[in-house]
Amino acid sequence: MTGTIRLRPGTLPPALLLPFPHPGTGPAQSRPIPREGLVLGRGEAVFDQPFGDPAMSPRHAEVRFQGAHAVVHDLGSAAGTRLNGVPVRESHTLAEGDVLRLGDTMFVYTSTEPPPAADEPRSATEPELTGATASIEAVRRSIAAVAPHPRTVVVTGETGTGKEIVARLLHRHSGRSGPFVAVNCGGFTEGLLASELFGHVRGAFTGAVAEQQGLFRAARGGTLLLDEASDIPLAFQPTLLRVLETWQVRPVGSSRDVPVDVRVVAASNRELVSLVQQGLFRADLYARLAQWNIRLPPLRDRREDIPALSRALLAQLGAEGRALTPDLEEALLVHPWPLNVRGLSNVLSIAVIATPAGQPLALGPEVLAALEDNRIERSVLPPAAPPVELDRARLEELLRRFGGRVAELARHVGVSRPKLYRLLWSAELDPACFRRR
Ligand SMILES: Nc1ncnc2c1ncn2[C@@H]1O[C@H](COP(=O)(O)OP(=O)(O)OP(=O)(O)O)[C@@H](O)[C@H]1O
Repeated sequence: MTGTIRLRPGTLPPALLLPFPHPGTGPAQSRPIPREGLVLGRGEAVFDQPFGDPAMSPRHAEVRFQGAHAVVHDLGSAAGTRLNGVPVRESHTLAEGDVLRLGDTMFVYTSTEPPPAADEPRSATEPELTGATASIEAVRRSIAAVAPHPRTVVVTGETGTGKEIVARLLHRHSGRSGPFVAVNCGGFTEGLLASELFGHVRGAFTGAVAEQQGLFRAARGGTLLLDEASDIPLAFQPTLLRVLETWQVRPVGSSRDVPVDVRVVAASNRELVSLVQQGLFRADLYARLAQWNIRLPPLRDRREDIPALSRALLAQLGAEGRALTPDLEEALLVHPWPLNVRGLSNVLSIAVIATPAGQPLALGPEVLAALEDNRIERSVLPPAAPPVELDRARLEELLRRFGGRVAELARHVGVSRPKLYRLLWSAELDPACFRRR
């Protein structure tokens, strides 16, 4: 079953418990956690539907507040209560994004607003941004706001967070009739990138046996995605800046400029603004590219989207509606996902291959190995977010500006929501006091 439980607004940071939805269950529900606590168990009427989990004890565990913190307490259940994959002895404080397992039912403890009641209609042919957390909703709103405007957009986020999907959605909602063209800027020398983007005339260099129009012209009337924009060679950046200012390209070996009408989106795993600070990316090009910024949150900061993403990815893998064992659900929910949604997709595809047809997808040795592989990669990934200076005065100013909306503020400053909550608590600032009525 699905459901969310929220705190009464205005008292403490809002909190949700989100059970892992199973195929065929209804939309998510929400209700406040009362101050006096909430008992979760097979015999408790927490949502419209009962939990329907025989592994849950009638009164399994309780969540209640001690000061500013929610605390989970096992009520002597038969199967035990687990927090982030580890059994809870007596009681334990809950933190943002924590995963609780009561019997075979999973919950995510989070502070985002409840997801909308129903999923948006999906396109059969185009990739969609699956997810209902406030951070993904804000990304959708951001796409809808900027898509029709001829603005250059920078999309940042760790690898596999969906930057290319965002670029495709920007194109789809732009009303532009030309094509969507993507180029990975990594690994090109200055000269090769010029020829790739602007084209070349016949004989421009050894091997240029025929004229090439280049990707700017290929994307005419449409959208050009400059992927891995952080890898654009520094020496080439002034040339690209000139093109973005004049909307004219000069093919390599030609003396004539050709006008182009293209919407440019730049995507990067690394925060371009921090590269500018380190002198690794030109400030003038960054300013020209970042007429609008979209930041994608890492998957581990929106664990409550993992169930919906798993269902969407399974459908893409031809395993629509396939059930998961509780052990696999728990493993997917607690994993740190350094490769984000791409990593989740890989692990699910291994589970589909490794599990015999007709059985729920299980946490077998192949899946465990795939999860382990995913964990190791994290250490070799480039850092994503720049360090930020957030003292009390700055936090207060930002809370006022964002009307107490923590998810939006976190995105703006480029820190995770849990980290922002910790900063707010240590600065003794309550976002609820800044919400506009
Ligand atoms: N929110 C999402 N909903 C559904 N699928 C997603 C989502 N985010 C990512 N994916 C899937 O994960 C994979 C990686 O996504 P995408 O290529 O857009 O990531 P990226 O951020 O551009 O990665 P990279 O930086 O490595 O190029 C794709 O198969 C994509 O369909």
